[in-house]
Amino acid sequence: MTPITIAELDALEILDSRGRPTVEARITLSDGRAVRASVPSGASTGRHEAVERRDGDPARYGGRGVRGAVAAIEGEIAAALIGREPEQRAVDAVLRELDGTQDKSRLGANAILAVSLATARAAALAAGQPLWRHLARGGEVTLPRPMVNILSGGLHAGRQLDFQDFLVIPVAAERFGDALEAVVAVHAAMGELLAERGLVTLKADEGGYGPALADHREALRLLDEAVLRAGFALGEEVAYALDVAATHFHDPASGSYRLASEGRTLDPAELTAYVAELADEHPIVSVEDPLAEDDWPAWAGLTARLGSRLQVIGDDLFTTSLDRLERGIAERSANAVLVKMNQIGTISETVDVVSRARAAGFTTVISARSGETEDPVLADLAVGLAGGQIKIGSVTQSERLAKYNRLLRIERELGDAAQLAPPLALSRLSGSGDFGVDDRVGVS
Ligand SMILES: C=C(OP(=O)(O)O)C(=O)O
Ligand SMILES: [Mg+2]
Repeated sequence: MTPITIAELDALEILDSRGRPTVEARITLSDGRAVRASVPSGASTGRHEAVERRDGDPARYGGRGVRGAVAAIEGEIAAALIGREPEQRAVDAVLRELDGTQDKSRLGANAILAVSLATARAAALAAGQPLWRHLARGGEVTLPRPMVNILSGGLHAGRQLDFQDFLVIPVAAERFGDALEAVVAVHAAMGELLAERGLVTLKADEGGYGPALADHREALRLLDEAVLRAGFALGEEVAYALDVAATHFHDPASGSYRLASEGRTLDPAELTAYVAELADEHPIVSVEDPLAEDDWPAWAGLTARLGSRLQVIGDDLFTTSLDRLERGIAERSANAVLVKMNQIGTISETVDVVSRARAAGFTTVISARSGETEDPVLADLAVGLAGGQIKIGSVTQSERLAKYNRLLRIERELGDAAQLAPPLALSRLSGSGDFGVDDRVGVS
């Protein structure tokens, strides 16, 4: 049988959920069938992320155009890939070598990831499988437990609060659909509460509410009220996660953290103590980026103190980079990793990070970006890699719903075999080496 190969590769400048340009790639296979994939873009980006290629021409989209990335796909990248089979590891290796930089800045991480994702879809299509099944490579699949933004601050909500996300985790739900229903109820209850109090009900970038509140404690008190109003037991049925996104209020010169919304400045130990107090007062089970991206010693201190009771997630800290994750494992800086494909730029490297995290006993949270497209690929990735948790944003915007609704469809497709990943077993966190490596790391 003649192998199915990549016959054409083209790309388009499309818009993301913030109305900013992003990259869509299309692969046409030798049998005439075609697939598309598009890439998201962050706002609270980490310094160590792979670099998006933006045109910098102020006359177009304020310098944010991606025509250069599109041209790279249709030129150099197409020349290197046409005629090849859509084999993930091989294609990703070609992309990395062709780019030749550490941070993928020459061709652009946006160009590279769009092609890497389209390759995964092309391979799944050629194999006659849904993408999630193709990514699983015969391994276990689970529906991810959602971690969903209800209140937003930081760079996603005009810095009304310093902390970026106040999220809920439906811990009692046994089906993905039930988990989502619980989240929708809490989101609606929060909307009612804010309206009753005359607070702004406008939504932030990821669909969480972005009201002006006195401080972080007020946000958590509101969350308690919304959860109770929606009819759930605090902690037993709905627990919380915070994305502190501390890099974005950290002053590298003094090493301190400026909580503008509370009018005070904390050192790393004080910020750690503050997070611990909040977790004593509310059912918080997970905290992301509680410290800044290069504050390594403080991370190790926080994880030693809180890692047995909280999932401590590195987002800006790890930037989905195997090298940074290795350091975090060695120094026990965290016990979980946020996985964002565009922080590293290819599916293969993303899969390697998930695999390494699992082998080290770290949990994983598969995450969208604050600027998203309607591409549901994240849902397939989370199911296919059995990622355990997913963080997409809230439940009222189509770029987020594309993923949630895809997960609902996958749950139905799996029927009785559908399994929602269990809630965090905090006693298993911060252990090491007890999850083993599975063979899905060889995604092809
Ligand atoms: C999703 C996030 O935000 P962004 O995409 O803006 O980096 C995050 O910080 O986890
Ligand atoms: Mg984050």
